Amino acid sequence: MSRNADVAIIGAGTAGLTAFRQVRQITTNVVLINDGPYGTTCARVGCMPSKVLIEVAKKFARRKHFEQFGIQGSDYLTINRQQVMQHIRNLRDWFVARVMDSVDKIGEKNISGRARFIEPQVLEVNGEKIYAQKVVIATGSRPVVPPDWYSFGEQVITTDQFFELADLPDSIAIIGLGAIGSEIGQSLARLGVKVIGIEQQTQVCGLTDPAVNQIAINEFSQEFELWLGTSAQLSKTDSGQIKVTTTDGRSITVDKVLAALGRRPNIDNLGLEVFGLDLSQGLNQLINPNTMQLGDLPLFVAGDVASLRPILHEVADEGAIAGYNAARATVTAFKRRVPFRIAFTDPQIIIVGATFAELAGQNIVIGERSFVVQGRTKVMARTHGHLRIYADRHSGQLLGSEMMIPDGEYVGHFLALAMEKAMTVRDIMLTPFYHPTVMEGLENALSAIVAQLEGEASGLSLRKM
Ligand SMILES: Cc1cc2nc3c(=O)[nH]c(=O)nc-3n(C[C@H](O)[C@H](O)[C@H](O)COP(=O)(O)OP(=O)(O)OC[C@H]3O[C@@H](n4cnc5c(N)ncnc54)[C@H](O)[C@@H]3O)c2cc1C
Ligand SMILES: NC(=O)c1ccc[n+]([C@@H]2O[C@H](COP(=O)([O-])OP(=O)(O)OC[C@H]3O[C@@H](n4cnc5c(N)ncnc54)[C@H](O)[C@@H]3O)[C@@H](O)[C@H]2O)c1
Repeated sequence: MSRNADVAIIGAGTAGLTAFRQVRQITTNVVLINDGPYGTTCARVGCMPSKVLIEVAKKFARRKHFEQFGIQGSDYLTINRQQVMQHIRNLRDWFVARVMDSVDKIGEKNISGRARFIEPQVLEVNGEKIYAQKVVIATGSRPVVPPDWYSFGEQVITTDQFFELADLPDSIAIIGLGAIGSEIGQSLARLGVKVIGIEQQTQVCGLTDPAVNQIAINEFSQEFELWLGTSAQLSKTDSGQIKVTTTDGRSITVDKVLAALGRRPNIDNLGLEVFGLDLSQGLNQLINPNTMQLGDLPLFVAGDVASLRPILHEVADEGAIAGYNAARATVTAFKRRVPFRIAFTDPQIIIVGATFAELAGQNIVIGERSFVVQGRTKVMARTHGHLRIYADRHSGQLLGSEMMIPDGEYVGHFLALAMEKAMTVRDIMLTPFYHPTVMEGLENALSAIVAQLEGEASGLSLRKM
């Protein structure tokens, strides 16, 4: 059995489905091959169920402020953990069903099975050969789990299993405090789980600015125990619990461990060896991030498997670029968006544009603002957080920002657009800043930069007519 295709797409996640939509605009001779459960990582076990957990935990945590608002009786509020997990699954199912609507429309062009190259431009799926002019590899990633941790069975879980839990454990060690560990760790602590967060670095959530990182550590420490700069080993206790021992000599016994150590690309068993590629530096080193082409091969790589920017809007962009190029005779380069990451902790952690670390050695000015004493956060009883913005000292152009602030997602989007438009701090200050808003804190940080660039008597932030 065999068939020919102009384009074969491997993987029906967000990247693969976006690529499919692009290719379909040019040719109907396309196949989409997916192994394993449909519904995308984002909807099934990623962005969406984790955001539901965070939302519930955030709502429950607000009860601690009710008394000061004059809202009484918050001591009587309790959490039904099984119902929380069921609620997450109910919404998860709704998100997955929406994805499945678009998958179902693909019909016979959609093949369920594991794809593998047997020759360049020849894939094998379920014993069938597919001769493809071009191939988009969009096979995603999977959680990193040290091999010896599998022996702990269901006591060591990843986000692939977490949302299936019928109930929450009484105690959990979260190992790795990137976005996954920080978001889930804080949420579980808020739902009454005893959480210990362990991170081998001294930074959390990818923050590189020491001032903002310290704020994040302080915030998390108020809600759960943190062990930073150390990595963990696991062993079983006589009572069947897990003993977590760290390289700096500390130990704790917990019911479960969440491995949140990062994710690795799904490239094994794809048969990439038929191309004779040198993968020793990683597949991502061979991918052009503007065309998503792999070297000069008729192959395009998109999404988490590319390990370039493994977050959803970037994954979708990569799928669109890969699909666009795979369907055409010539390859077009596309400018990527301003880097932008949000961790949905509370307050949210945002990194937008160049990071503090990336700007090391450059001539920058920094504007900053604490949100501990700020009108809007005082009104909201959310007096937490810190914002730092970086601008070029010579041109005044905004270069980047790291922050942990309430409702930071909106500030982050606003700054991303300003950077996309290569705006200076002066340009940005021409926007109205409404009172009283969180955005006024940004205005203060921008003013601090203007004062450094132009002196304290820097005039009005209005254009002369
Ligand atoms: C817990 C968690 C929370 C997250 N939260 C956010 C968030 O809030 N915001 C955000 O922007 N990002 C978030 N992300 C990241 C985001 O979910 C991913 O970047 C995105 O879903 C990756 O999409 P993808 O298409 O690359 O991969 P996937 O959706 O994983 O799709 C890959 C598909 O390829 C299939 N496949 C693999 N190998 C083969 C093969 N050989 N043959 C055929 N098919 C194959 C897989 O089974 C899968 O169906 C989160 C991720 C996780 C895990
Ligand atoms: N809000 C969001 O956008 C969001 C939310 C969740 C996940 N994601 C994406 O999902 C992917 C995976 O997230 P993640 O948080 O697992 O990955 P990550 O790579 O961001 O973080 C993993 C962390 O684990 C630490 N670590 C690794 N090995 C360790 C060890 N042995 N002991 C202690 N610490 C160890 C690393 O230092 C790192 O800080 C990322 O690409 C992330 O962007 C995004």
